[in-house]
Amino acid sequence: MKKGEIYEGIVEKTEFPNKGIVTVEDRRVAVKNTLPGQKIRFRLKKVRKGVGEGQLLQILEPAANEITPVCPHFANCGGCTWQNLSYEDQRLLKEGQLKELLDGAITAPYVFEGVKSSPRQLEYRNKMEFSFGDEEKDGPLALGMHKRGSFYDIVTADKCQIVDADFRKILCCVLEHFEKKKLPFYHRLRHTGYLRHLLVRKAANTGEILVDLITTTQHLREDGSDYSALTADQSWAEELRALPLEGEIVGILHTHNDSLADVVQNDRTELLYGRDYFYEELLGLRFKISPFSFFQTNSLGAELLYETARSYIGETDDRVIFDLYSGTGTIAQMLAPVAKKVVGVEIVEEAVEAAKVNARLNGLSNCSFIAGDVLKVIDELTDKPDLIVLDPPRDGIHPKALQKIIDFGVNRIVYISCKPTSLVRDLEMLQGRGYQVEKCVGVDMFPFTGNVETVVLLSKGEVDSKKIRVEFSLEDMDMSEFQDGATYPQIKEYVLEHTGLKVSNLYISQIKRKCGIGVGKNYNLPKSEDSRQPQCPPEKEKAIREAFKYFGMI
Ligand SMILES: C[S@@+](CC[C@H](N)C(=O)[O-])C[C@H]1O[C@@H](n2cnc3c(N)ncnc32)[C@H](O)[C@@H]1O
Repeated sequence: MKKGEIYEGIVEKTEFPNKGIVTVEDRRVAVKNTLPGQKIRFRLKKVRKGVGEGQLLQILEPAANEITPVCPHFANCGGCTWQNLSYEDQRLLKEGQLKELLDGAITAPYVFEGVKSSPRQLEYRNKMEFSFGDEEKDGPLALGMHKRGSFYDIVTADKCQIVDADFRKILCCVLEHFEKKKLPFYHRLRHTGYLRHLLVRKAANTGEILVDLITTTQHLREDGSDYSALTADQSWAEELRALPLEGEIVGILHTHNDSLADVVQNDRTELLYGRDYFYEELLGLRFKISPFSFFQTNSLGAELLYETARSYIGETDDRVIFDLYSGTGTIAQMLAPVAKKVVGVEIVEEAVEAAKVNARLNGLSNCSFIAGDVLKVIDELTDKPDLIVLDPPRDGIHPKALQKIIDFGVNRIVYISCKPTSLVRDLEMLQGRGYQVEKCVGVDMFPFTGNVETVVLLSKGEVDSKKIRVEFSLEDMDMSEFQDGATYPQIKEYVLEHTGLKVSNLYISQIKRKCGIGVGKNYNLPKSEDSRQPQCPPEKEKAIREAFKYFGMI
């Protein structure tokens, strides 16, 4: 096989995340956005020893079980991956992928309980971050999701099926308003323009809605004309309030964000109407949620997830439980009524404050929340846990933090994960240190996408963990995902995704040195004093620094 050449083949199976596997000339190639059974044409992008990488050019023949997509945007929109499969077929596909991955990582017999269906399969999302842009170069203003495979083009998601009618009405109202005003959208490469995102959050159980418009603070067009008079007019908020909705708008916000990264983040937020938080109710508890706090995006799915985790934890009476990576304290509060004490640890201070308020609201006096990085806070905890619940972010748990968690020596750990590949990496370490996987189950929180939540029950096996600790040392482990906060590929991916710029290892190492972040002594330094190396241009330096910030490296 040759890089750049075009090949044809039939997709045999899919693997996380969203990779179809094709065998051509005895070589396995992963091609994104394909389904088992499809005959495809692809270009070979990367030749690798194990699995190469191909870029889909055309679907020549559909899979036998393909259906007409439920959503009219599917052909163009990058939001969903599997609109062309029935829900049951999506669930089965996830189940197969998850089982294969777990079977490959779990070393002793365990029970795999399949993947539970999302209680709601359409209109399930309680949060959307719509982006402003245009559908094609110099086209009319668009508001919605990134076009499939495109960093710049946006598809107006006015008929999106994974959110409910209120989201669609809000989107159309805001788009219409700004189309009339002719305000420029923020251009991700040039870093000019005004309109960036529209964040909509709606609680499934209370119907409360929070809307946040995210813009830059720029007021000049590229031709030099001033549009500050237009941005001063906030009548879009009035128009939103007049909309006939099923739910109720309880807060309208305007966030100013001049950062290079293409993410919804908070530099300064103005409250234009109501309050800057909303309430959701899950399993009979009430939660106050602020615009930037983590909250599961599928409320009814979250109830199923937490009930599942609760059943995995088993007996909790008189036990002290640690809820690590606790967000707004949902799991801690679910467990508090049936435990002696629950301690939550969460890095986002705003979420910890909300968790404390939530615990008071729910009349719970036996849970406490601590703000900080689990890796550090864990050393300061005075309680000794009997049980631990782990619900880390997508990249999983820092090995050094996991080591400290294991050192507590509790009999049962429940690990909730939203990324199976980082889960299996952490399971390897847990098993190596004497834990045994008892059972696992998937919970589908994200219909129409390839993602799935997994709940795992681990118990302390017979192995003497002290002995094993001598044989495994952190130095022997693959720490690359965590060294200096992020790997080079992660930084590159982040920069590309958020700015459209491609950066080299050389540039990253140059900026690392500038920021005083450890780089191998001679890594990427010129071979001799007079050899000339290209220097990272300012625009790329800015983008790399944004990535360092995002990964907590500076
Ligand atoms: C998947 S969420 C789980 C939140 C919560 N359990 C829930 O279900 O709503 C992961 C949480 O971990 C937090 N987090 C990320 N890195 C962390 C760290 N190093 N230490 C503590 N919390 C962290 C995130 O802010 C986020 O709230």
